Amino acid sequence: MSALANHAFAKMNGIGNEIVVVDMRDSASRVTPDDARAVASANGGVAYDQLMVLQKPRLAGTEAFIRIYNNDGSEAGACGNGMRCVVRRIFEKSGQTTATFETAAGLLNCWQGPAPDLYTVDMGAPKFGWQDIPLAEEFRDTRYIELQIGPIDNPILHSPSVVSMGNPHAIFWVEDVNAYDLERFGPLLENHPIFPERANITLAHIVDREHITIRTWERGAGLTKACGSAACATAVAAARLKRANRNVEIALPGGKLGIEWRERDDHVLMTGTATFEYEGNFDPALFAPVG
Ligand SMILES: N[C@@H](CCC[C@H](N)C(=O)O)C(=O)O
Repeated sequence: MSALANHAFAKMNGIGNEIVVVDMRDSASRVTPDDARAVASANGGVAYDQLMVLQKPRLAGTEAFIRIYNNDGSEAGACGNGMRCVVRRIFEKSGQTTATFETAAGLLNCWQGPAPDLYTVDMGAPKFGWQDIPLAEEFRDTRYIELQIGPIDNPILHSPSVVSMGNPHAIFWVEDVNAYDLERFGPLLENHPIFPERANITLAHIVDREHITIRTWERGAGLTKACGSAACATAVAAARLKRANRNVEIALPGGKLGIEWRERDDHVLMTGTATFEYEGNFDPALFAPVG
């Protein structure tokens, strides 16, 4: 039986990004991809984009090691919106206002502020090298790469910027983010052979040097109302192209995020709200073997 059977969870969202938080710091068990898919089951499960599982800290000075699961059971190195939900949950229980967490992508410093309902996550430094993203072949300049879909002489989407924010992102620059069938093109691009670990696919429109609008098809989760790491990746990619400032507001279908690409240490700070919806315990029937 899964370690998640009867376990407590909190259903939250980060500006519409559907998040489930599970605190397993008292257990040595590991959530399997099957467990993660079972939680998302349409039959009595909890619909989510990411499942944030807190495990015992591995490093002194950190609150937890966090495993991040997409609803297809795959694991991700980063989830900005999920981190704000974890931070709110932990801070409300402990009274803390700052904390450091570890994920597969490294250490994340988090704090409450600059207003009481806002949480900021230091998402670390972006990576631009083709092997870091990763891409399947060498591109010396990842501000734009050769990739397109649609007719060769009249592509529908082309020349994305690519960035790793602890997870792979491709950003296609467009005039209207709602003018494309992202549910159709998202899966094709997510699974394109140029991305050996798949990729999160974002459509981005630069409104002015301080405002960008995006929509994202998430690797392993599909169309979401918000993707925090995509907002960070977009802000950084726009600044790299000298088309935006290092401090921008990103509008997503579910709400807004403030993103600052800090000059002094190259780190990306993401600020936004986190919303608690309800809590419960997982129904053990979700994890019962089939047949
Ligand atoms: N929703 C997230 C990103 C989740 C991970 C992503 N689907 C991946 O597999 O890389 C966010 O807010 O950053």
